[in-house]
Amino acid sequence: MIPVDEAFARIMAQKIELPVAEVSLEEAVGKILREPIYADRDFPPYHRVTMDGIAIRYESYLAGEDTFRVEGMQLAGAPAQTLTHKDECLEVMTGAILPKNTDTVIRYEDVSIIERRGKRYAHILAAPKMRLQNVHQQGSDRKATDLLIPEGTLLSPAEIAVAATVGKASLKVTQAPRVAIISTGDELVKVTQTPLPHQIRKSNSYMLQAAMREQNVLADVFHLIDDKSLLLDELQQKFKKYQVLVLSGGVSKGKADFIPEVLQELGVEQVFHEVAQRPGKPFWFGKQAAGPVVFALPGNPVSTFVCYYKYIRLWLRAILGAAPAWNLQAHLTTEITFNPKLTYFLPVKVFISATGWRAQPVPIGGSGDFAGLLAADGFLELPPDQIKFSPGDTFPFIGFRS
Ligand SMILES: Nc1nc2c(c(=O)[nH]1)N[C@H]1C(S)=C(S)[C@@H](COP(=O)(O)OP(=O)(O)OC[C@H]3O[C@@H](n4cnc5c(N)ncnc54)[C@H](O)[C@@H]3O)O[C@H]1N2
Ligand code: MOO
Ligand SMILES: [Mg+2]
Repeated sequence: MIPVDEAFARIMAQKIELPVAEVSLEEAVGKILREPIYADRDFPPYHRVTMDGIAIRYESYLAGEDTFRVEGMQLAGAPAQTLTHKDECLEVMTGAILPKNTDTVIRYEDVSIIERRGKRYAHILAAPKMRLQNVHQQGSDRKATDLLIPEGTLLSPAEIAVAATVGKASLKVTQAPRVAIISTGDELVKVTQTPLPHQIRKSNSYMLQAAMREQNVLADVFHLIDDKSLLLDELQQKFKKYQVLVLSGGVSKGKADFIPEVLQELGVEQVFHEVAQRPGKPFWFGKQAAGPVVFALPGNPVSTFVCYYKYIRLWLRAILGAAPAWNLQAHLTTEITFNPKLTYFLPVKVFISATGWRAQPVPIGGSGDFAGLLAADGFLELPPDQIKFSPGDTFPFIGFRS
């Protein structure tokens, strides 16, 4: 049995190379960028009018002019017009390029438009405060050729918008690994079946698939019964096609718990078996020399859950090339006593308060009570070298709600 930190380090040390794929901008959110994105033009690319109103020369106003004849109108999307007389103005709309020979925009609310003998005049009601008022100046946000998004960024809608504006219709991203989720167990039936009294419906594979989908990893799902020779055959087949196997069940001490021996017989080298944690102690992890990385998770649903969020999620993030996830900490709200010398993943609900995140323990009936997780947001990781955990103490929080 090894400590949690050691298990984590051994998992993170397993590297697999993932190729780069080109995907359309529409498909890129949630993926990891594998090319730097530069500004193709200044941001904004022209002096952009930010208020609907009139554009004047500030100097004319300073020279005492307060009523400007309207020469014409500059709409957004039209090439820049030129103000021909310095004491006149052009009407301008938000998003338009600032007309030539003008440098200041006054909002419609701050002028009164007067019609006189077929001509329009703008009389200033509120003095412009400065030159370039209501103008988003060319290059004030970013300059052409500036690095906008570094390689390795996890693409959020903010990055998608910036990629669109620089004309990237497709992006280079990390190609997700080929992952198989394999549940095992004779007691498990399909979600569409009515279980007999001694059976239950499969849920771990759905949970794992859903969790991976949130990371943009689309896994294939299989189920195998507890038959050793069948497990040997079927798993060997999977080794050819998949880079990562995530198994659930069959890793403890039961007479039908064949997974560790089957994997070893198939040449998967055991990196560890059993981690000093609850839940999830029987966790088995290994790697086949030229084959897949294998996570064999304990079958109890809450154990499967904890092992995914504590280890697999972060490992997938790392191999995909993303920056490490934020390390969230939360204050325990009530006293907890836990005697075994194991890291305890305590289900909690979290709240934000003036002093930071607070974690309220959620009562749960052991590692089989996955309905108990419906009231939780994640787990507080309580270290193994302590028995009493006091209110206000801070511990790492591992969340499963995005
Ligand atoms: N003598 C001992 N027995 C057990 C120990 C131990 O140390 N000594 N450890 C216990 C712990 S802790 C856990 S966790 C479980 C792990 O069991 P396995 O990985 O062998 O898993 P199974 O026996 O196949 O199943 C356990 C439990 O989980 C349910 N299960 C399994 N797969 C699914 C699924 N896909 N969807 C929903 N539920 C699933 C299964 O029906 C069992 O109830 O071992 C303890 N025993
Ligand atoms: O460690 Mo087991 O994961 O309690 O159910
Ligand atoms: Mg078992």
